[in-house]
Amino acid sequence: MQKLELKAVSKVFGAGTNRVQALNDVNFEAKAGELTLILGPSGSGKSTLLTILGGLQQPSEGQVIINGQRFDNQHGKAADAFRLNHIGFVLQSYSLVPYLMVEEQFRLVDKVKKTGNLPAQRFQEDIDRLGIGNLMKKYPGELSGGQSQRVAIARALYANPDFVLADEPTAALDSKRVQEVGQLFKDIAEKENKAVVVVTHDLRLREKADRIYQLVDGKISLEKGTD
Ligand SMILES: Nc1ncnc2c1ncn2[C@@H]1O[C@H](COP(=O)(O)OP(=O)(O)OP(=O)(O)O)[C@@H](O)[C@H]1O
Repeated sequence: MQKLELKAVSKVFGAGTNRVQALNDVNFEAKAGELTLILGPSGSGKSTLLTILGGLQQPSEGQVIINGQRFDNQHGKAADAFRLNHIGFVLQSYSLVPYLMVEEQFRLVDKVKKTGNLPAQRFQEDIDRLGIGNLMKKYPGELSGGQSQRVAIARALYANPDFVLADEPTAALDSKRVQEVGQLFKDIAEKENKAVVVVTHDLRLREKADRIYQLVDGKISLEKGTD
């Protein structure tokens, strides 16, 4: 079973009077087949948790375990290849390439990750559900925040990752789109047996979640789901 775990993870930035403890002894798990939400106010440590989970930064203490194996102490090509092939990020910055049209953003994925991406017909379903079919010839600078967000989601899903890690993926969306994107994440988790982790302060996603954590001042508690 595909599983992401944090065991006793702490993260400290800075030292002395600049010291910030972003995460404090966090235990967490996200399993295939489930949509997991991490809710919490601004500054509570949500982005820090998500980036540590995906290996984009290291914990100060504790372990990141993916499918039963330590991941936080892996570096270099093996860790990069694992991320590329198994983890899909939707980051707050959207990270779309400014000089590529939307359709070229997906072709770029083909260049970087040559195999295992979604077949065209299956990807078209995501494009339709995200309502971005009419944006293919546009550049990121011509997109609204919500459109950019939906393209970034599509790009992450196109690579067909086992783990989808999304940071505030609905922040720029209206209520109808929030429901649609929430349902898409839920379907991807449940029907395609992926572990989908969404960090958010958008309470509108709650009803879709199988598992909910609350993060407050770097401390986590499980609100819905079982240990
Ligand atoms: N690279 C960094 N250097 C120093 N402090 C940092 C760094 N990254 C995060 N922090 C601090 O850690 C704490 C948690 O930040 P984080 O971005 O994880 O919170 P968040 O819950 O995602 O917030 P938001 O919802 O506003 O994005 C904050 O006090 C933040 O200022």
